[in-house]
Amino acid sequence: MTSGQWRVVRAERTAVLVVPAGPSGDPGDTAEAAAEPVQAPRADDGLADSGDGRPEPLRAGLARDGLADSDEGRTTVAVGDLVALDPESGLVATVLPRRSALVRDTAGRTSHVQVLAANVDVVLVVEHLDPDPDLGRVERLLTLAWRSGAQPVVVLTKADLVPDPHGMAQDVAAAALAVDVHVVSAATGEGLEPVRALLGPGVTLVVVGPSGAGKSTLVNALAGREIMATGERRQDGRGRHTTTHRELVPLPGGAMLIDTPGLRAVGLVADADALDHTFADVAELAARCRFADCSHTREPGCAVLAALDGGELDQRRFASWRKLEREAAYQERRVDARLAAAEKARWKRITQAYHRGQRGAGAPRP
Ligand SMILES: Nc1nc2c(ncn2[C@@H]2O[C@H](COP(=O)(O)OP(=O)(O)OP(=O)(O)O)[C@@H](O)[C@H]2O)c(=O)[nH]1
Ligand SMILES: [Zn+2]
Repeated sequence: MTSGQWRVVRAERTAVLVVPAGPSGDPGDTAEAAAEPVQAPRADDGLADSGDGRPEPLRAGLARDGLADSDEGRTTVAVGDLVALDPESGLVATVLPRRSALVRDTAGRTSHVQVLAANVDVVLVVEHLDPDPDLGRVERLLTLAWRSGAQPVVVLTKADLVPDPHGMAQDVAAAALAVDVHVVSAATGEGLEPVRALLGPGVTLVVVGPSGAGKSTLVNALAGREIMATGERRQDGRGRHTTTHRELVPLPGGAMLIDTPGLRAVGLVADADALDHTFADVAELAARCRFADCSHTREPGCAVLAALDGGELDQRRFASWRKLEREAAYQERRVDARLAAAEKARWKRITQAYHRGQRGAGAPRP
């Protein structure tokens, strides 16, 4: 460690502690704590070399509370973060502002978001063509991606297993507005080039999608080597549940992949702004309803109902939007409740401090 000089490096890996699944049984509920050490690449530009000429990672400790300073107060270091190391202690001192962040709303009464991956450019939403793609799931994952601030791209896998992959892709594209949809087969190599073209130098991507969609197979095909264990190899059947860390993996060409077990089983809670992105068509219709607070159930002058009647908006898409919208509203109320509780606690502390001061001084303060 060169002393006396601040260095900015990228958090390449944060050790996480995995505990047994929560009451819901969802492995995404596992409590994960960023524990020492955080590893970061040694390069001063904060970027890891691609390929095998990788520099030895630099290990940097965290402060006792496991957090670092940021614009938004003390925060957990996430994979992909740019962090400044304190020249004196060598500890991670500051997390630089994130240009994007993939977040998950953690379960439980304390409704906090957890950053799964920071400074991501591209979110590859991977869905299989066989069995049939689940459009609702694609919409959900696109919402997660839009919320992060990164660009989503849909990749439909297993094209070799269906007779008309491109016809199916059209249906998916109708549910993925303003998003490129690629059709690939890892088995034949079909369609991989346009996906590979996304992986420019310095581009950070994450891959999301259901188990068995072919995420690992796709990434390995892109990388030209095995960097993610695929379903076939994971004989113990425990796979992602036993992954104990998140990693930034260099790909050929200088792109980086963030692989996190949390992303594979992500419990996304929708977010209102991101929903307007995913469902721009529905949002546009809703803006034309006669009443600003239209519930699109029976109001006169409802543009959404009219579009459903006229067949311009399909029932499936409307139902999918409705479901995610309810989730977003519920989540918003939880966040509000948490903020209200925090505010109440703050005032309680202030009042208590005031009373203590009064007892001490014997007279009220101004
Ligand atoms: N025929 C065919 N099979 C594929 C293709 N892509 C993946 N598979 C197979 O699908 C299975 C699941 O692939 P994985 O890459 O492990 O899926 P995954 O999305 O990483 O799954 P998790 O790690 O559980 O999240 C494996 O048996 C792959 O060989 C493809 O393009 N064509
Ligand atoms: Zn309406």
